[in-house]
Amino acid sequence: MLDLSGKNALVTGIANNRSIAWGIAQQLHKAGANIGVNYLPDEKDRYKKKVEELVAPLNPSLIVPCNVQEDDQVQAMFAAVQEQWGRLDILIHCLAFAGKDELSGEFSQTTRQGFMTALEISTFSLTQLAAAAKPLMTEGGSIITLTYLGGVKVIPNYNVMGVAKAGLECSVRYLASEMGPHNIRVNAISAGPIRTLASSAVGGILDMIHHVEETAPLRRTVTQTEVGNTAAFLGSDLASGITGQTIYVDAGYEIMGM
Ligand SMILES: NC(=O)c1ccc[n+]([C@@H]2O[C@H](COP(=O)([O-])OP(=O)(O)OC[C@H]3O[C@@H](n4cnc5c(N)ncnc54)[C@H](O)[C@@H]3O)[C@@H](O)[C@H]2O)c1
Repeated sequence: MLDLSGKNALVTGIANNRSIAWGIAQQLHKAGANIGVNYLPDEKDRYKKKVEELVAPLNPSLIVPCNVQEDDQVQAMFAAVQEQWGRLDILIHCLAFAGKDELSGEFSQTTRQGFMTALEISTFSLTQLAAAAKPLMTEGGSIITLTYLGGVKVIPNYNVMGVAKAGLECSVRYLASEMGPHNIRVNAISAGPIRTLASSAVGGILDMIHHVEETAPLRRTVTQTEVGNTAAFLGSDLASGITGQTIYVDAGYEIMGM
């Protein structure tokens, strides 16, 4: 049986009730995990209140601000984990960013700054968070990130985010190799397209979703809950033999040639 009771899970990347991270947090909670979350701080703290209200039913024992572009905030988040929990079992990396200008038009027009920002937030942050999590995963652990098919195949307008996801999937393999001897597993879930704040920035996202609904073997796209169920499985001992993998949760779309 899938049982996460007694496990401490830090879920990053909840912005609102459409966030994939929200679907994941709910399923981890349902399986019995103790939940902590972050929110992205800004001057007006727009996300703080929204995230606090949203996650309240999960009784989170940790709600911390963390912008991954700020090293001190990352350190403070994991210091809070150490202080309050002593040990971390599951880390969910569910965040990404690229400027809207970079997510439509010609890939060759990607700017240096746009490229660096996308790769810093969407790719490097996994390594950054994994490094901070490693010493806290004293009884082994599971690190899970979110990727998309655009990192493997060309998807219109996904552009620099495709490069970021390719780097992310490769990072999963290197991190899995390094951390395996500590019984820390690192995997990616490649989710089908879902309407969220981040995906709405990708030009033509609705066409992409309709195409998947017409083409995927299951003739639909997936829900945040389905992604959350896979994350709960990967976070559990049922997945104890799986590491370094990219698991597709996409209604089967990835297998189709036409
Ligand atoms: N929605 C999809 O179709 C889809 C498909 C496959 C993979 N994904 C991936 O799922 C993950 C979650 O995205 P989502 O679609 O749920 O959208 P979302 O907008 O709900 O989540 C993105 C999160 O990234 C956070 N974030 C952005 N910049 C940050 C920073 N500097 N520091 C800390 N957090 C930051 C935002 O606050 C937000 O919570 C992303 O990695 C995305 O690429 C999404």
